[in-house]
Amino acid sequence: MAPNYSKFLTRNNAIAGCAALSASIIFLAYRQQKKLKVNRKKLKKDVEEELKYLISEKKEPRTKVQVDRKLFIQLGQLFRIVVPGWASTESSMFFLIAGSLIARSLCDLWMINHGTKIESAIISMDKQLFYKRLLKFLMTLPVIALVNNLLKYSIGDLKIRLRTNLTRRLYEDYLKNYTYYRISNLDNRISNPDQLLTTDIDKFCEAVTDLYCNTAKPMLDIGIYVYKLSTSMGGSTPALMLSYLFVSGLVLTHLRKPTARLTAEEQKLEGEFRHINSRLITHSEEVAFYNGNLREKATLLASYNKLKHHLVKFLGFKVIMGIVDNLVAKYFASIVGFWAVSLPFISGKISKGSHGERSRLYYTYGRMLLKLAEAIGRLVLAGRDLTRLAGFTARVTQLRTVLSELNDGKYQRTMVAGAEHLKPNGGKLIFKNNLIKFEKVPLVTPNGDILVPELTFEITSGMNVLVCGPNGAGKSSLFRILGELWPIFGGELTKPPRGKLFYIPQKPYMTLGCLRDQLTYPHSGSEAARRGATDEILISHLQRVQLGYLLEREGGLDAIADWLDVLSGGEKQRIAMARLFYHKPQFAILDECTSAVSVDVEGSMYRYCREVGITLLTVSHRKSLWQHHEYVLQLDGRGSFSFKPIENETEQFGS
Ligand SMILES: Nc1ncnc2c1ncn2[C@@H]1O[C@H](COP(=O)(O)OP(=O)(O)OP(=O)(O)O)[C@@H](O)[C@H]1O
Repeated sequence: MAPNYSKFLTRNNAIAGCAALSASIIFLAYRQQKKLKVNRKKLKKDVEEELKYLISEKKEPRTKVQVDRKLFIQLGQLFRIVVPGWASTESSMFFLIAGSLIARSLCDLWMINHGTKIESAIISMDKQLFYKRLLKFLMTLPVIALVNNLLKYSIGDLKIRLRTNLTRRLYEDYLKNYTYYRISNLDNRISNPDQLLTTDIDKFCEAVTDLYCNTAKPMLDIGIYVYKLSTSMGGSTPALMLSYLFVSGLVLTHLRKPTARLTAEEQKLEGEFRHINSRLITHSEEVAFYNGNLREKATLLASYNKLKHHLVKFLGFKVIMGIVDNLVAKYFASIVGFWAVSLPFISGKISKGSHGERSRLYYTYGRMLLKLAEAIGRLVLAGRDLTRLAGFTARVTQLRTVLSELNDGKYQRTMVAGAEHLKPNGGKLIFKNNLIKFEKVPLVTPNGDILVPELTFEITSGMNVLVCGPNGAGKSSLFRILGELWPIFGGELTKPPRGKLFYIPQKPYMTLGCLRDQLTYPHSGSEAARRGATDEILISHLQRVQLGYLLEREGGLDAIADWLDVLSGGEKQRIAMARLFYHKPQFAILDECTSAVSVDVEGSMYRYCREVGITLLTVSHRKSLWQHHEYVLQLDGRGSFSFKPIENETEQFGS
């Protein structure tokens, strides 16, 4: 007999079953969710680990960035750059803005007054008066629009002028004495000078103009109302308001302290993110050949996440500060305003007169006091702009300091252990034509790593020298010292002035411009013409390096192209040789710069250099080049060196 289940199918049991089923579904869903959460957490942790690996997380000492005496000193220094003097156009623009702000206040007042008059004409049903007032309103509107936009124009123009002055001054320092090289190759205080020179300068100038506009008008209002109120009501009521301004200003400035540091940090992270983006653009070909898309995406996102994390933290801080700002600068200021208005009434100072008279007095003084409270609130809020400005001021000042120290030959860098005693620029530099002489000059990297303790040799014009040695022995470092890019840590170096020594790297630089500019770089086409380089001479140099076909292919010396992309590696090297023929220096350093050029072309280039008297210092692993040199400087990579004439048996050294 079949079991009878119907007795279990009661309503209660059905409910209990459904409940149990739902509970198990919820439990399973919860477990799944938890598992997902754990997985997500693990993934996040893995990504964070990866980020640490991709972007070095050096703990930097926290620099103090806040509104204090130091800020005002720094601002004063920057101000002397952006506003050259009282009689300058920049200071006139400051006055023009002040004038426009006053004019705008008057326009606002007129609009309110006239609007009320139009309304009263409507209420009193006076058609004639209504049309008359409306017409007057219409005719005045263009003036108001003009005033509003004059203010906008003067603010915008001032910002551009400030930025121009600051940019010009910083570029003067940045492009003096190879500072642009040293800032990223010797010093390690600033990692993104590009961000500082573009965005930070712009934001600094914007913060200056914002601060000026947001303080000038409230200060003007405060001056007017304090004067009016103290002449009519006595000094105690405005004094109360001013005390509130002072105390609330102090409290808010203290609470806002982190803003300056957070702003500076934000700019730094923006710079880092931008730098990683431009790295990918610069090396896109190499990355594409490696198919490194995923890896580069991880690096980019890592940098972005770091920035995002900071932005979210900063946003939270801004919101909390916004609440405090609203309370202190808006609402509490109005409460203090009401209290100040009430004082002369409640204390009985104004008890004479009818109710109507007291009402009139209240409206006159009360409104003024509330306006004063509003202006005080706005001034207190402008403190926010000041803390933001503190962040940008700190960044721009740091850039100025680093640039000026680098120009003086000082740099800051983590030195290798035991190198702390080494003094950059401890050696002596002497300029003399047709001679390169190292006398006990140590070969030291910028972080104090000693490659050769003492180098001594002498090269005179006409003595071609081959420089050999294993990888990392210091061949390029020797030229960096010779080219004055790296400091001399000791001894005495005699060399021709910088312009008479030419350096050609393995990947020569191509400038923006036409083909002629490539041949005469860093001279411009017109400068080259002034120096007597006719097109015929330049074309003969091109033909000497067997690049005559470029004239046909690209459309002559005036053809403009992105030469870094258009030319092959060997073509770039040959352009660099033609450039050397144009400049005809006393000495030329060729750092593996003919590696992509065929041996026969290379031979004719060397012969031409000898013909025109260019003495060559060559780094090369090619045996074919030995015949063009008389001496060999051999670095062994373990700190020793030898300098001797090339003889047949010298070949056994190889490189
Ligand atoms: N800017 C720098 N800061 C610190 N150390 C550096 C710097 N540039 C190079 N070095 C180090 O100095 C050493 C010598 O480098 P250098 O470029 O002079 O070698 P090289 O002899 O030209 O080698 P290669 O044949 O590989 O080109 C290397 O160990 C290198 O890591």
